[in-house]
Amino acid sequence: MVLLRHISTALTAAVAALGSALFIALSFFYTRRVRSAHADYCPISEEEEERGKRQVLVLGLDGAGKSSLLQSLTSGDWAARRGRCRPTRGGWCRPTRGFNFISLNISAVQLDFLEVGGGEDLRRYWLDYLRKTHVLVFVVDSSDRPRLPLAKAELHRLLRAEPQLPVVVLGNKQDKAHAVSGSELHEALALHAVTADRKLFLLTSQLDSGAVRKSCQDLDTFQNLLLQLL
Ligand SMILES: Nc1nc2c(ncn2[C@@H]2O[C@H](COP(=O)(O)OP(=O)(O)OP(=O)(O)O)[C@@H](O)[C@H]2O)c(=O)[nH]1
Ligand SMILES: [Mg+2]
Repeated sequence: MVLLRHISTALTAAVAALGSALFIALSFFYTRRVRSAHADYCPISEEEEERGKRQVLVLGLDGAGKSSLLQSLTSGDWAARRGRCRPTRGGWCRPTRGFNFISLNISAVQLDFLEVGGGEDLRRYWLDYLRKTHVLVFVVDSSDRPRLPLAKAELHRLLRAEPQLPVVVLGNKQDKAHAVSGSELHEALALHAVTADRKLFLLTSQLDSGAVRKSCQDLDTFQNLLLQLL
């Protein structure tokens, strides 16, 4: 049993490392690194900014609905109305063992959505992705009351790391019994403690794959907000 657990931990770490390595390789391919005398590099190149490329980082605890959000953005009427999209990985409804990436072209802006899995072993890598990001979307399972304190701790860890980064908190699974309301979520996540100079918004949603149509309005609001923040 102990041996099996060790093997499982090693495999999980290997998959996480592989996911990170793949993302770094992908980033290297798509961005031009600008090295300074101190071998530091500019994470978002001016060239990218000018081309209207913006990165939206999607984080949140495992099972919160991050993949469902990406899937909703690339599904059905909403995507058809809003623009061309190209998912690069399958397996939306399984826990994400590395990352998922989609790209939407909307009004001359390329929105690159990157989800990094929310499992405990993957959260330690979250901070590595913040520097390349224009907006952070933090998805919370509003019905997972026992883990709201953990969601709060993880969110505030990210906020401390990037004091200026605009943030959209998405209180998902509003359709579920016992889901907390937007105002309860505001309290539970201590959003009142966030300083006024940060752009921070709280939206609620239900992104269950069976409810894509119902969530169109949520997604419209979400997308319009992102475009304003970028
Ligand atoms: N009832 C309900 N279920 C949802 C909703 N959004 C997502 N789900 C379900 O919640 C489960 C987890 O959703 P995912 O999108 O895979 O969660 P995730 O945040 O990507 O999780 P990780 O990849 O493990 O970090 C799936 O079975 C979804 O169908 C929602 O709004 N309502
Ligand atoms: Mg996922």
